[in-house]
Amino acid sequence: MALIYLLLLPISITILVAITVSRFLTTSAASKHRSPPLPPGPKPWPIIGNLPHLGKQAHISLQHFSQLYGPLISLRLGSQLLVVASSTAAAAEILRTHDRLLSARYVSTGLPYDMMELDRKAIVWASNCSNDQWKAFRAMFRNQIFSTKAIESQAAARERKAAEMVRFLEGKLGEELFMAGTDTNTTAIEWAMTELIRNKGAMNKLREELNAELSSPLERKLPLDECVVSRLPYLNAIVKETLRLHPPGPLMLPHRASETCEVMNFTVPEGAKILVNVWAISRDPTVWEDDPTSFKPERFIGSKVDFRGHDFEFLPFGAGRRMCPGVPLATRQISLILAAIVRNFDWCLPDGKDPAELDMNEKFGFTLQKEQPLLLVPNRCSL
Ligand code: HEM
Repeated sequence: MALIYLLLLPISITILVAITVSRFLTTSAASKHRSPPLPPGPKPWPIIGNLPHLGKQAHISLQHFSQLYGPLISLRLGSQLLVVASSTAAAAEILRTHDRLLSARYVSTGLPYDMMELDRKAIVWASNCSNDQWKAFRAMFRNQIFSTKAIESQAAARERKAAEMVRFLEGKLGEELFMAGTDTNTTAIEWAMTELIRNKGAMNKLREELNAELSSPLERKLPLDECVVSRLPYLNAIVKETLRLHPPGPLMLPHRASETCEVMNFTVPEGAKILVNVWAISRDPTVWEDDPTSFKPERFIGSKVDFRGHDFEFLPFGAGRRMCPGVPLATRQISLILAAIVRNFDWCLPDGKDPAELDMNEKFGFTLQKEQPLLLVPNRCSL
């Protein structure tokens, strides 16, 4: 009997050791392959998910949730998973580090278009950005439509249009005019004028700059020179500050994860819809330390921060491969129109209304418009 024990003991010890080692190997392999959790976020309701949490001002609700749960959060919109980045670091992870996997476009199935057609014909909604069609579109924008040469060759046409607008406004002196629009450029101009009316100091400084550079008696008779306008430092700072406080696309356009990937130690699963809360990032007090919610164009004077997609604290046009290709056109148009309307007219609110009482509420939609459209009266310029 004792002999049998002696014989079996080493065998049972070997089996025990083998079981322990194999368990250890299995658990460590499992923990190695266990994916990190989804980003945190508010608890979803059954079926509808977090839809009721978003409210009418989704950019503000999402900012609020990022303050509670962190810079990368996730929510459920019905069955769709939504991941939102709300800090400079989270935006850089999405738009730079994981740009290749997170730059497909999320296209809502509710759009009243044939998806296949949309994919082939509209670059904005091209669901995939690794195919030749999308690359060809981008190359056409870069090398032809928005190349420096093309943009400069169309300058005269834009200058003529700006001069036509000034003549039109001269016929409307003293009348109340709506300064509203729904596209990205007009939205930016409406917010810039709103801020300039409220900030007399900035308006005067801009007028001084325009007078110094462009208002000799001869120049006043000529259309504005777009090239000169696009180099005016204070005007440039005003355009940047407007796009910082009032980015026309507050959540950019929705991206989609074409593959599962790990971002900031969280899993972003394939198919997730991804937003970057540009609005929240450009008001983040840890980045914009000097009174982030106030209109202060001076913060951009002497600063290298730009909207070309390298500074992740300031992303009105996005960054990475899906970044807006229209930047050169948009910035020239906005600067030219602002320069034309400020150089040629004194603007005031109707009925002697106090600019401090201007309604600054936003209306969240495809672009972030003023809830109450801006009403202004053009007067003959006193300078
Ligand atoms: C103030 C004016 C504008 C702003 C703030 C703006 C902003 C943006 C933003 C945030 C995106 C999405 C980027 C992304 O998905 O990562 C975008 C995409 C785009 N923008 Fe703009 N944009 C402006 C003007 C323009 C203009 C004037 C044009 C052309 C005439 C234009 C053409 C496009 C196109 C084609 C895309 C889609 C690019 C793609 O999906 O590959 N944008 N824009």
